Amino acid sequence: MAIKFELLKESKDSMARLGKITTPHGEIETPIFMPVGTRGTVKAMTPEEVKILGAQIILANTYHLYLKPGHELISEAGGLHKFMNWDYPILTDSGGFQVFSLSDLRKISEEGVEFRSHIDGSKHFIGPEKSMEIQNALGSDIMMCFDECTPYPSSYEYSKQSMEMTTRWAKRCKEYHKNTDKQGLFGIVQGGMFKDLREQSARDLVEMDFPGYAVGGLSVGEPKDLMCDLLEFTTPLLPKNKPRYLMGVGTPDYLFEAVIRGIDMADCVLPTRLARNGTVLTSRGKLVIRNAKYAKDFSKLDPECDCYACTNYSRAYIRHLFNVGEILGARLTTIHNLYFLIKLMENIREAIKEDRLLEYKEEFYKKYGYI
Ligand SMILES: CNc1nc2c(CC[C@H]3O[C@@H](OC)[C@H](O)[C@@H]3OC)c3nc(N)[nH]c(=O)c3cc2[nH]1
Ligand SMILES: [Zn+2]
Repeated sequence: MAIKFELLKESKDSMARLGKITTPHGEIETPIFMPVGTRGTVKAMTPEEVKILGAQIILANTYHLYLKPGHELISEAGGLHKFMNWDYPILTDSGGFQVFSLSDLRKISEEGVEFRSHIDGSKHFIGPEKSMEIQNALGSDIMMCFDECTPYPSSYEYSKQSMEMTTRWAKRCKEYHKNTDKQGLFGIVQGGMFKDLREQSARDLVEMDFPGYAVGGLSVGEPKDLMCDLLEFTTPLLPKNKPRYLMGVGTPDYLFEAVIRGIDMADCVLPTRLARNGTVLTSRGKLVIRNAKYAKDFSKLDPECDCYACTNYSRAYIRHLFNVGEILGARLTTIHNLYFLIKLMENIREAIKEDRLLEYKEEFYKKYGYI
């Protein structure tokens, strides 16, 4: 069964839209924030907790799962859904980004990338076909084409040849996928920070007719206004009736800016990574729970939140847990941070429905301290 996208509403005062994605493991309302479960787990959470928090789809990572425990083992276990006991949609990245950001001694060629594992230094190769083989073995509902996330900054020449190789790799991924019953392969637009290259990449990928498209090569350290400008230029080049996924974006302000520019899906390790370090996202900005000022603060993490952590525990208690290194501390801040972003996207969907997204953004920014 293929990936289907229904465009339910388009905003009048921005490119924001409401949609619904149908996958073999269920439906996803967009715009959506997708929690990251890189190694087959959303860190510190059980799948039941992730579901109760309102997550509709989670991400996993081809590079990590290929290295450990190996995609063949997961395939023998019945696929990733079964292995990790998550019976809802899963999206897997293609491994390209992690090869470049995690491993060293990489050699890139037309065939693919040779690299050494960041775990034990063993030599490996992943190319378009290998990435498809791994993702098929994992059985994810949405798979990403094998691409090169062009580093930032890169010259025009490097960005051009990198984008053109990503396009050739996309063709090979599409080719490989043809012989499988899976239909959830998304193309990834590259082109660095250059509009003409972004346009070329988008046109070539749309020509290949994917069920969805990601905007890659962003959230790689470029200035926010540059990302917004490139996004504003790129999303209109993508088909209206297909989902658009901005990779690696997840702080509240970026989520608003992405949705307003026509993005339907976003992912980020930030909320869970920040949570484990004791940084809490609240309606009034970030809060570092270890701070001494919370020692006797018996109020909840976020006055406006009704999550399990905010309902049952105080800042003082959670600070105590972090101070003595108790695991429950990271679990409670993770529950809260995930709920905060999932709830934010729910509120954004409501605001689009009621044609008041820009007002909601202003209101949120003022309280959060962005303005
Ligand atoms: C953080 N900024 C950022 N992340 C990015 C990722 C990883 C997301 C993936 O990596 C993990 O999070 C780091 C998540 O697991 C996610 O999985 C889909 C990208 N992946 C690919 N294939 N191509 C890109 O151009 C790309 C750009 C990114 N920019
Ligand atoms: Zn909360």
